[in-house]
Amino acid sequence: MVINNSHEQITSIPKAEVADLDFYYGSFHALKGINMTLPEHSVTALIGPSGCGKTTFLRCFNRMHDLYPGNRYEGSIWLDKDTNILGRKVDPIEVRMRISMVFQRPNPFPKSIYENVAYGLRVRGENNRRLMDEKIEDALRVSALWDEVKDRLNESAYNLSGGQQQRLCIARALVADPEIVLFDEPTSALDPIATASIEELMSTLKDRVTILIVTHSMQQAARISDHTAFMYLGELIEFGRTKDVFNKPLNQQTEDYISGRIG
Ligand SMILES: Nc1ncnc2c1ncn2[C@@H]1O[C@H](COP(=O)(O)OP(=O)(O)OP(=O)(O)O)[C@@H](O)[C@H]1O
Repeated sequence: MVINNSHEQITSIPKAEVADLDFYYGSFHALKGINMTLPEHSVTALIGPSGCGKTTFLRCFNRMHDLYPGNRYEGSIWLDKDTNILGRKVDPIEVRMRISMVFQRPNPFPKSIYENVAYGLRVRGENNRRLMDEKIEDALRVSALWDEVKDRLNESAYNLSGGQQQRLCIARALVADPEIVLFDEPTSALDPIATASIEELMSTLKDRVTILIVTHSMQQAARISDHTAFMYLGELIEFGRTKDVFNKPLNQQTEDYISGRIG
């Protein structure tokens, strides 16, 4: 297929560059020849119909697929132009320290609010209490949760509402200063008010990190993202500034998806 995905040049510095990426689940070819840059300090949304490969693509960025046998990557994802995070010599655990992830459903551990966030530091061998307190407060503030939990840090995380739990998971993902945070439909299990507060967070978070988010909601992509990538049947069909992709799509398939004709 000839793919015309060359919208006006994106001028931001690339945080990551995906080059000729293919991915296979056993013999199933799930991602096909993907080339894309992830602009630094911005929100990039991955959209496309169910099964097109959005989650598969997202999971390549923190080597989640390594956890299952039979999965295979080809091609590269360059971080800061110097490390191919798919390189055989690169330790996936190191990659996950630089690139963290927030999942569809809030998944706090059966621990206190404090210990949930502390986890991200403890796995890195940190146990200086003063430093941990500072970092945990900072992560909870950035995640817009501090005021709601500062007097109950030792309570179980399960006492929090769904939206608060998701903000706690965001704090856990942020506490160790990752460079990129991956979000896999982070609001799909939340009500509209909790969704709005997570969406609001995105615009402040991008000052600290680069964000890649899978969303089923085109409205959400339009509201929160700076750049949008449209995928279809394992291919990247179109990528550009969100306003360009939504207002003047270059491809018929993108236009059909955005206008609700496919999906
Ligand atoms: N573990 C797996 N083994 C084999 N095939 C898989 C596996 N996970 C996903 N797939 C297939 O890979 C393709 C892409 O799936 P993926 O979950 O990435 O799509 P998606 O765009 O995120 O879909 P959705 O929007 O429904 O979540 C689909 O055809 C899916 O059936």
